[in-house]
Amino acid sequence: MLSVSNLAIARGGVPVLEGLSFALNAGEALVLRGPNGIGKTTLLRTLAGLQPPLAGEVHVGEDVLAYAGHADGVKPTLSVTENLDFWARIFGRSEIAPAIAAFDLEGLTSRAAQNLSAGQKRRLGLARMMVTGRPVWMFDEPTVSLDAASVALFASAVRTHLAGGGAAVMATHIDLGLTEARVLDLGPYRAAAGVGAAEFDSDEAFL
Ligand SMILES: Nc1ncnc2c1ncn2[C@@H]1O[C@H](COP(=O)(O)OP(=O)(O)OP(=O)(O)O)[C@@H](O)[C@H]1O
Repeated sequence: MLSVSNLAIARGGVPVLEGLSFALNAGEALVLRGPNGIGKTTLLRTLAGLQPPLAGEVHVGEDVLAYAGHADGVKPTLSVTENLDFWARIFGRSEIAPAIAAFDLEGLTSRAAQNLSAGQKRRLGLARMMVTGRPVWMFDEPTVSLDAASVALFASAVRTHLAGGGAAVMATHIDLGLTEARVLDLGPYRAAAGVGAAEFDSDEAFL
């Protein structure tokens, strides 16, 4: 579903990771690990096509990925239902009920996103992935603001997605309880300092 070969990536013109190769098949989850600043977000942005690699290749089909970055990507004045409707329609779909149920949003459907708590808003942001219909979900620190019960909801949604033939890539510092996930420690791929490429700083707030 997704593979990278001998990938090198830079942020702000500075190489951060190099020599990365991995493949992700249907039903698999990959957890990206590494200390702050090592390049997890940069790797996800590169996989999502928001910035080009310095070297190497990303192989992924069209309309395969859905990316949830640091921002929740919700429209503050729209309700929970309206936000999910909006995202479903962006991806040419209409079904939102399973996402509402999976992220325990039933009691909040008519509330404006701006009036949700931080954790509720994060649950809505994560629920967006379910309405995309895309097979590969990518998350950057998905559990920020989530309590233990909500982390479990998230892990369960990912597990169901994997069981249905989907795949997931996640940058996270916490243990999600997804024992089936492979862990990719980015430490050994830290780039030697060098002359980098130009900066491509796309706006990731949208996703
Ligand atoms: N816009 C930018 N311009 C220059 N350098 C940047 C920019 N954004 C990030 N960096 C640097 O690129 C490196 C990789 O950052 P990145 O956000 O990918 O790391 P990360 O592993 O996701 O970190 P964290 O765990 O803190 O989220 C860091 O050293 C960071 O300071």
